[in-house]
Amino acid sequence: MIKVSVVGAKGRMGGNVVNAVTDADDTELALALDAGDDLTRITPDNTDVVVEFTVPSVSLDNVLTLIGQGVDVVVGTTGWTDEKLDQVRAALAAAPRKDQAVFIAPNFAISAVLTDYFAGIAAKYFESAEVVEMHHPNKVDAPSGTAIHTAHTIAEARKAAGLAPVPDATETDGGSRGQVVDGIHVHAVRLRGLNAHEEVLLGNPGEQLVIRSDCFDRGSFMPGVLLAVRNVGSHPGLTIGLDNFLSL
Ligand SMILES: NC(=O)C1=CN([C@@H]2O[C@H](COP(=O)(O)OP(=O)(O)OC[C@H]3O[C@@H](n4cnc5c(N)ncnc54)[C@H](O)[C@@H]3O)[C@@H](O)[C@H]2O)C=CC1
Ligand SMILES: O=C(O)C1=N[C@H](C(=O)O)C[C@H](O)C1
Repeated sequence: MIKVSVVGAKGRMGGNVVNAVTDADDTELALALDAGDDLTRITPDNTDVVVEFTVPSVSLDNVLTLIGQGVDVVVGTTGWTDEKLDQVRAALAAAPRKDQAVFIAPNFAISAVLTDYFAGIAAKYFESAEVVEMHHPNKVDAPSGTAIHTAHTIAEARKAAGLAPVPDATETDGGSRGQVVDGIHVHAVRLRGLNAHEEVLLGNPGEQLVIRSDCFDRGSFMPGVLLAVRNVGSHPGLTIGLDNFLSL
């Protein structure tokens, strides 16, 4: 059995992870912690893998503490920058165990992972590309971590193919053209009734390709979380993206 502790256990995602870990045949719940709890209660004696779903402002500190505790960590929280990732790599280099692992996924849902993957394949064939993400109004960050990741995926594919910047003759913009991430416009919608959705729009003269993921329920993330829990230990160091554990 894999002993799993959950940090952010009282949250929307953390609560689902507690149930998924309890229900799966090969995992068991160790500790379920949330804001105000002492993370140093988590040790290799009681925990093999920690799943961290909290808020972007605290996630780095939590991950650094957990690395120091000598356990592997699966992270779903958003807000990761290159600078923060470098801090994780440095902490892993000085970790108590040589083969310690941290896995971060912008999105654990297969539909979202494939949307990102297909966007990377399609991007070089299209002159225009934009990303629209749509979420529940309780989400604290915008644009979504997934949309930022997808924008980078598209941008890298365009650069590799030697494409020019996306065409855009906008002269006045009060913010309606979205946030530009790596040259790609990203738009964020917050709407009651939605959960987590992303559309990649790719355009050429006379045609459009739309790639869309709809996660109607947080259960959609749980198979990916469990896949990461099962695989993190065999990938020492920092790994980013569920595609690393899928045969794409
Ligand atoms: N990678 C993925 O597939 C997904 C990622 N997310 C991301 O996961 C994060 C959490 O999302 P939700 O569960 O919807 O948020 P939420 O607000 O429902 O839950 C966050 C939880 O973290 C707790 N928390 C805050 N500070 C803490 C601390 N210092 N230590 C421990 N716990 C602390 C809060 O009390 C709360 O229970 C967000 O960044 C969200 O974007 C959400 C869905 C899927
Ligand atoms: O906050 C959410 O709900 C989600 N957050 C992640 C993100 O920001 O990409 C993943 C998913 O979109 C749900």
